[in-house]
Amino acid sequence: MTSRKVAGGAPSDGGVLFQEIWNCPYSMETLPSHGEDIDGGASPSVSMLSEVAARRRITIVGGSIPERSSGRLFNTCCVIGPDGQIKAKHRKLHLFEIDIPGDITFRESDTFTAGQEPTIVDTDVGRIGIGICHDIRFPELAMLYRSRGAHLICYPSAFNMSTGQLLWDLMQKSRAVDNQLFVVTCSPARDPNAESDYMIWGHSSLIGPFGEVIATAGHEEATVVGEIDHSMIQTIRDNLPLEMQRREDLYSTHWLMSGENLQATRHAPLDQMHNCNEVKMALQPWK
Ligand SMILES: NC(=O)CCC(=O)C(=O)O
Repeated sequence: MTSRKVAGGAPSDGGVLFQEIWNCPYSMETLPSHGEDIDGGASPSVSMLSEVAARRRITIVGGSIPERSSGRLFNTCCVIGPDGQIKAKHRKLHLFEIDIPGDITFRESDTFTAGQEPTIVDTDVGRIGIGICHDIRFPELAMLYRSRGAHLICYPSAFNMSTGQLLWDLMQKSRAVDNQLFVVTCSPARDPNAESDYMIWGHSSLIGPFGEVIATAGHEEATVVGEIDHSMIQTIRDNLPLEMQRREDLYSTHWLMSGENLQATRHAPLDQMHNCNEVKMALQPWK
C-alpha cells in the first residue's frame, strides 16, 4: 500500500505501508524462529526497509515482524523516515485471541507479549498513529490518536476468512468515520494453496475521513496507491463538527482506565453491570 500526501505542506515522495508479519509465515508455531533483535541492530528485515526508505527518500511504515527482545517476542512495526532511520516502533497492544469451535482457534498470546504504549509519529506524510491488526477493534486507541492530532492511522494487518468478510471494511470505516481522519490498512494477499490454517482475508484499503474508499485491493497480490489530501480532514470536521456535539454531560471522555471500581464494572457479567452510568472514564495519562 502506498500513499502520497497532496495538501497541507510540501508534497513529499510519499509513504509505503507493509502488512502484518511480512518476513515469515503468520504461524504461531514457526514465528519464534524468525524473531529479530531490532534494538540490537540485528534485524535484516528492518535494515532492508531502512535501505529502501533512504534510497527512495520515502517514509515506510514497515508492517510488522516478530521482534525478539529480552527473551520475549513482540509483534512489532517500525516506522522509518526518508533518512533511513527508525522514527518509531509500535508493539501490538491487543493480541488476537479467538476460539470459534469448528471454525478458527488462534492465540497470539501463546507466542507474543503485548506492547505497552500507543505510538504516534510525525512523518513527511503526516502525523501517523499506529495499530497492528486486532488493535483496530479498539476504538479507544483510535480516539486517543485523534486527540493527539493524527491525520491518519496505519494498521498493518492480517485479518482472516472467519472475521474478515463481515468486519474488515466495517472496522476500517468505523475508525475513519468516528475520528474523521484517514485510515490505511495493508494485508497480505490470500494464498489458497497455503498450508497454514490461517487463511488471509486481504483487501488492503485507504479510507477517507467521510468513510469513502479512496483505494482498495481484492484478495490477490496488488499494490494499492492512493492520495491523502490533509485538507479533507478539516473540511469534514467543519461540515460535521462531531467534537462540538459530544455530550460530555452524559458521558465523560476523560477516561479512567484504572481503578478498582472501574475494573470490577468493566469485567462484570452483563447482568451484573449495574451502576455503569456512574463510571467515569478518564484518559490514562500518556507520557
Ligand atoms: N492478526 C490479527 O490480529 C487478526 C485480527 C482479526 O482477524 C480480528 O478479527 O480481530
